[in-house]
Amino acid sequence: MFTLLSTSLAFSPAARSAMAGRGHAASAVSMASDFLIAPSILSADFARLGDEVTNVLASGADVVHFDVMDNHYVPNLTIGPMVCKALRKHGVTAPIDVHLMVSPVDRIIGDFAEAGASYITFHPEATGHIDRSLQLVKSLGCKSGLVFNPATPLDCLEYVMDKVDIILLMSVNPGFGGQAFIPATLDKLRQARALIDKSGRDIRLEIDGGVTPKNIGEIAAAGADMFVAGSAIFNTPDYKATIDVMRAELAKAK
Ligand SMILES: O=C(CO)[C@H](O)[C@H](O)COP(=O)(O)O
Repeated sequence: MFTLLSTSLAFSPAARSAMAGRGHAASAVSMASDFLIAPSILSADFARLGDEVTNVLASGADVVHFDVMDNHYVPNLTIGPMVCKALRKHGVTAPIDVHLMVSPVDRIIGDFAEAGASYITFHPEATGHIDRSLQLVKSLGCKSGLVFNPATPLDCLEYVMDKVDIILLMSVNPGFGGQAFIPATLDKLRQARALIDKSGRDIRLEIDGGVTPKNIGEIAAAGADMFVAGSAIFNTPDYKATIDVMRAELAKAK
């Protein structure tokens, strides 16, 4: 039988040691049904990243959204496992939600698990073997998920619903912060919410791209329960004030 362990031999030492039981991140993730606000550090000041993350968490954020871009799957280049590890070393204990915009995905998953990722999500078209990659994430003790671009159908979910802990819908084309929310995503959220309800599983429905205090209520009403916001938070002078407004809008949408 072609086991996950045998495939692991192709991975880095960090991946293999994580596979041997050192993955630690999932314990930090609560799958409660409350709304989660996940600032995307793509829009943070990278020169002061540790302080930016500490500040936004102290301002009421729940999760750190960590955008990984490879200048191959998307036309931009950002940060990798070393930065994730540095945030943990800086004292960040909140869940870190690693969104892989890289291809291929398997060889970097172990390094992120080792670095302290809590969630690891990837795009189905970025891996040759969706089911295997999901299993790999889970075997390392992290919550696993799939990310769907605005024009990517949700079809493959049918076959892996039992292996996803989170579904992330992109409401912009991935690669850059500060883009406008694509309205067709609202219908897609409703579609994803119906699939989750049908599955009976505790699966997060995350939205990413163009989320603002103005549209967050409508997005929640369409079914999202985890909200990535980069520019809407980091481009404001008072993170707490912005997050408070978002929470107030979410409370109205309940
Ligand atoms: O994944 C992303 C881009 O690929 C970002 O997380 C997303 O765009 C968030 O930024 P903003 O809230 O400014 O739209």
